[in-house]
Amino acid sequence: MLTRTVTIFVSSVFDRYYSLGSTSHRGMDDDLLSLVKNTIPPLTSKKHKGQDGRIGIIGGCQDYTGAPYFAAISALKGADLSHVFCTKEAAPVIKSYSPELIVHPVLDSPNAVEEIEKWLPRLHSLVVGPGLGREGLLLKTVKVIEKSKTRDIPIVIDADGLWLVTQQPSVIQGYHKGILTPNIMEFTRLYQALNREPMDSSDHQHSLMQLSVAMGNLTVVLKGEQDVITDGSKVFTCSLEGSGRRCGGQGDLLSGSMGVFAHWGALTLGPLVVNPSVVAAYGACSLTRQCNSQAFQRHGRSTTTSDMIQEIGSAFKKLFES
Ligand SMILES: NC(=O)C1=CN([C@@H]2O[C@H](COP(=O)(O)OP(=O)(O)OC[C@H]3O[C@@H](n4cnc5c(N)ncnc54)[C@H](O)[C@@H]3O)[C@@H](O)[C@H]2O)[C@@H](O)CC1
Ligand SMILES: Nc1ncnc2c1ncn2[C@@H]1O[C@H](COP(=O)(O)OP(=O)(O)OP(=O)(O)O)[C@@H](O)[C@H]1O
Ligand SMILES: [Mg+2]
Repeated sequence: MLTRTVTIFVSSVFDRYYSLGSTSHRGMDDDLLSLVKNTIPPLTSKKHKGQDGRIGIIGGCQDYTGAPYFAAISALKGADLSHVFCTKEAAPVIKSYSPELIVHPVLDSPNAVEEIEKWLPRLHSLVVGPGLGREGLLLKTVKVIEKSKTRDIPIVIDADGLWLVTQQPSVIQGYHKGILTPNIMEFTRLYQALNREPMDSSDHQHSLMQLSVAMGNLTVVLKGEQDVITDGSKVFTCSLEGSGRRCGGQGDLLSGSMGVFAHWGALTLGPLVVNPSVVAAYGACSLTRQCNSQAFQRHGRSTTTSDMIQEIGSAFKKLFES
């Protein structure tokens, strides 16, 4: 019943948007926020652990242990379980950050793909790339992504996962539940890998549409002063007030929370009416920017991603539960 209600609601929202060409930004923001709200599963005593989401993060190496932690704990603040698949060296470090995370030290083991594949039936979505690093593990990650696509689960690819996509676009090209979340550097590298002519840096929206279409209408989020979101058919922007603070790790909070919204959206939104990945992207961008704004009000220039993660609860409440 819920799916049917949401579908009717969604089609009316998007009919209005598409019929008007591009409604006012404010109107579209409100509509998209309403769509996000409609994907959030109610908390009831009738559910069991895991039912509201089991998210897998692929990443974590000697150099980077913070990024997978930021992504995994951000996911856990919405879902029920958060798994990190990282290298043996990174595992004790990430485990030491939080007992809430389930950390698998398998990424650099000889049978890494089989080790991760065992868990795929129990995961609702994947976030590939935070702290993955750019050596050695990438080939295994390709195989994990291939196996995950056969399970038809949402796959968010960020950070060094995007480095992998730049090398081998076919790994995710055309996968309708794939979402790429590049910053401007990663976007420029991706664009150049997919397009022969140089990117027109004066028109990012057009270049973003081109990239999405070249990637088989994948949902792509170009993070920046405004987050620009497209699946190649329409462009949406999230310009919720953040702050001028650009500490490292904010993109990891975004990708982790996106893994949860992508699972929730895939459950409730029919693909024919609106792309659940676009709605999920809008939800995660809004949440990240709201966390940044709230943390900056408290901590100013000293704001860190850890401060932002502490704001997830109240930011979520303000955006989606009020
Ligand atoms: N604490 C941690 O463990 C963190 C690890 N991280 C990981 O570090 C790895 C590399 O990520 P990076 O974002 O550094 O790599 P990128 O290749 O995206 O960026 C390289 C450098 O480009 C510069 N840059 C970024 N955005 C820019 C912009 N808009 N304009 C101009 N220059 C810009 C920054 O100095 C950045 O270090 C990833 O695996 C990522 O997940 C980062 O997420 C940050 C936090
Ligand atoms: N100039 C800006 N003004 C406001 N918000 C911004 C700006 N640039 C990025 N953001 C926001 O910061 C968040 C992270 O974007 P960023 O470009 O830092 O990602 P990233 O480089 O992948 O981060 P990470 O350090 O985790 O890798 C996004 O929510 C984005 O909306
Ligand atoms: Mg990043």
